[in-house]
Amino acid sequence: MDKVRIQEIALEAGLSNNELLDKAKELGFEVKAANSAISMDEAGILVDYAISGTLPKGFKKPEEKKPKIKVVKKEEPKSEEPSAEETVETTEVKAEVEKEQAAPIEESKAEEPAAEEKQAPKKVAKKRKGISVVTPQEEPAAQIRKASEEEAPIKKSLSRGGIKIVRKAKPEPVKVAKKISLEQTGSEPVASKKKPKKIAEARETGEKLDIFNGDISSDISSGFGEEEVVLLDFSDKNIYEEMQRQEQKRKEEAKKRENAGVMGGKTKQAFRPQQQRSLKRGGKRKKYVKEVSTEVVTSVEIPENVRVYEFAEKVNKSVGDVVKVLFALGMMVTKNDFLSKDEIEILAEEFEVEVTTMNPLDELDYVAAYDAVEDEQLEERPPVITIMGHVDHGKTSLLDKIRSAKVADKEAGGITQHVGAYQVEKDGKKITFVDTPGHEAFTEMRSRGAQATDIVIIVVAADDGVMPQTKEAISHTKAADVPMIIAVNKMDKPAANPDNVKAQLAEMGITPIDWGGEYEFVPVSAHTGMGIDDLLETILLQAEVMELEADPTRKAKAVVVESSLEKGFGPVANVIIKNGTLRVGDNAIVGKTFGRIKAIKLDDGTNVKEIGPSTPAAIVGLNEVPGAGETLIVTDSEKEARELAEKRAEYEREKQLSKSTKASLDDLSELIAEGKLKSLPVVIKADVQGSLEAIKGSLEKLKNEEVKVNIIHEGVGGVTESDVTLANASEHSVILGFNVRPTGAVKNKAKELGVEIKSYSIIYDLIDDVRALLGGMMSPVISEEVTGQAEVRETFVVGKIGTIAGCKVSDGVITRGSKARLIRDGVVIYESKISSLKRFSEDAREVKSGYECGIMLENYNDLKEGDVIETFKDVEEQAVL
Ligand SMILES: Nc1nc2c(ncn2[C@@H]2O[C@H](COP(=O)(O)OP(=O)(O)OP(=O)(O)O)[C@@H](O)[C@H]2O)c(=O)[nH]1
Repeated sequence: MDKVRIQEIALEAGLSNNELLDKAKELGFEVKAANSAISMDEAGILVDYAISGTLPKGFKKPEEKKPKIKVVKKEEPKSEEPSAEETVETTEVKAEVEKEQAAPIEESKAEEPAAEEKQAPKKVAKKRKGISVVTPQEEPAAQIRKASEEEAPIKKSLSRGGIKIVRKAKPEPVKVAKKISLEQTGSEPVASKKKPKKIAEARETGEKLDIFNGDISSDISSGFGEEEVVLLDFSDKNIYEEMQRQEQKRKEEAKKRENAGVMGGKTKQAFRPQQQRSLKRGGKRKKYVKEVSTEVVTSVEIPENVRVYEFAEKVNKSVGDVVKVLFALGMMVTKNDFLSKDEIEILAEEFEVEVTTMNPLDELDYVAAYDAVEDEQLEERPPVITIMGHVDHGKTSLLDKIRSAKVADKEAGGITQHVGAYQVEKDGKKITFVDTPGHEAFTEMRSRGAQATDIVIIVVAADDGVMPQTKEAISHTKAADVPMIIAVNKMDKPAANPDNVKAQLAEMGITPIDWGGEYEFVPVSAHTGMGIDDLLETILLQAEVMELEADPTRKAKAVVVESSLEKGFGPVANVIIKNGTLRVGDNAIVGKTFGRIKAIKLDDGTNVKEIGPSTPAAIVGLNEVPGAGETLIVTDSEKEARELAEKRAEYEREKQLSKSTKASLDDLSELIAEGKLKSLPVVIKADVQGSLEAIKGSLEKLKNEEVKVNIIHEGVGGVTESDVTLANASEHSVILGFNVRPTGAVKNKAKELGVEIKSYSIIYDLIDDVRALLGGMMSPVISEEVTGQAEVRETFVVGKIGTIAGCKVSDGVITRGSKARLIRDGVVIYESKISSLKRFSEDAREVKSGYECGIMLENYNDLKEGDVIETFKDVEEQAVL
């Protein structure tokens, strides 16, 4: 994988295979045909030579072929001191070495060789198994190094101590940008998920990465000061194919232009014999060339979501030009892909065009259009209240008390699962209550609730005080910039301590009015009804201050707080009117759905013909179940609503499509990582939209770098046969049902296909189960356990065998074959394993603490008195999320 074929280099460098082959032969590289492979270093030198005719200083074209390099080891000339100062400059490790490095010893201890070399410079390195060493005199590449060294600036960098192994990044199937760290030898992660630094930087700066046109040869051969070198991984099939396509296209365009005499014929042809031939052959070809306007565009106005080809047209460039620029930065796009903001910025800079973006959604933003029209007949409207607070602090009970209806009793686990909205009257004035549940799984819903809300009631149980979700609720309220009233509940309880609640909240900056702050604290009891009137009065007072108004003469604008699919009714949306009046027969749009309002049902079950501002109601007539939190606007006609909804749906679909087809190279490498990453495909079915959103939100958060939930389908309603079929199509997937249960036929099908349907009535149970499932799928965490330590008392060098360390086991047990590290002065200098363990002259399987023994370390002989040999083993533990 460290090698690259001539044809691949030719493609990248934009040269012909033969041309490059000739150059490679001139340089004495071992190549026969276009598919011959050379090393990345050689590739760098070759491209440089082929393009600019330059060679790295000191490089001499060899007269005869030299043997293949295994390892190039170069020592600081004349620095004979056998001390740690001795410097070994560069080691080029080839495939065999890499293979060897796959062994635990070398892989886990990237820095080890350096330390080892410091201690036992030349001899040890030469003895290392599997690495053959070629001295500088025997090896041309080494000559390059030597000659380079003579160059003052390079010499400076070279003469720094330490060994620097140039190791190619380990082969990664699709990862394109290889990162070769010259400094941190071998410490490269096996499958680095990090974005290649240079590409990431280039993205940020908009700087184009010049892969081969730049002086890459010098980067590789002498750029020891460089942190890393980023190269294209030609081994990736997709990229290779993409490059081939682009190259093919480029060639065709070039040919067309040449045929039409657009390009400077002779020089070009003389320079590129291949093209000359194709020109001869191409005699019959059409002389037609697409007229390319030469007009230079300096400023354009484009939609925010523009496709590659649209952008190209706007800036008067070819699609290929646009693709190329992004490709060079590691972003792979096709002509139909949408460009991101960053990409547009990069392109604008590259093409020196001033780009102004406009949002096409502006045209589709029906809410903004509604808001742009001024209200003319403003009237006071009821406040919309959301109750939030910690679990079990009494939200539902309070709302029940206010409405004098019991809801909490009916719910599974006593937990409120849905978002409901109701209206009550106090002193002839109406107040609308949105009931939002109080657990973090509903955070999303809660924040949506806050958006539709004028005032938030934070319920705090007087006997329990401020709890985590109280704080969360406060944060959400603050973020939404909504005023809040604190209801100190459960005042009937003997343990009630309202002052404690006040103190705790005051600490958070929520100071009660009677303590000189600005927050109303109302002591209440949902059980006895104590303080409820006060609470309602406080709400009305606050509303008055806020001067909440709406224009009932306008067409309606409403917020969807919950939606569901109901038997006999179809999609039902629970809405609260924000402005205007909603009437039966109105046409409306809600996000991507639309419809004609067939019925309006109030919270007490009555059907009405129309409802005004702040009124909650269930509406029937939409074509699909709208999303919770979306805004409904009444349109002039059904056609208008339909067209708008369809356009919005199409827009979103395209964006989604673009998202799924478009992948930058970085994304690709991440995708690979995610390919390794095990994911749990799930189908989620829930009774109402609100719960679905909450489950989705929570499941999406349940991931780490390794495991994630992949929602393959989601929907409101029961589990269907088609859900089962879908789940069956994805390996290891499950169907998660919330408040839905499979019916007979579905159950049978699931049984037949072996698809698991898990039903829940409490969201937390569902989430906990998934968390457990994911935990089981995660690779075990491998940690280390030290098994023993032995001190080296003396050493014996035994002929060809090597050095035996006479040790005393100071701790634990030393076992033959176990992993071991050599510690000198507290520093780990080598990692290997116990290759031989003897008690007196006998082989021993293990030696316990307090006993003496002879130890040999595999591939390591520079053992010294006072060293400590530590043995260890890897322990696997099941990871938890
Ligand atoms: N003594 C007393 N108990 C109360 C009061 N308010 C609520 N409770 C009890 O506290 C428990 C939780 O009340 P809920 O109304 O379900 O609390 P919640 O905040 O809606 O709970 P979730 O919906 O689970 O978030 C129930 O057992 C109630 O009976 C009160 O004022 N006094």
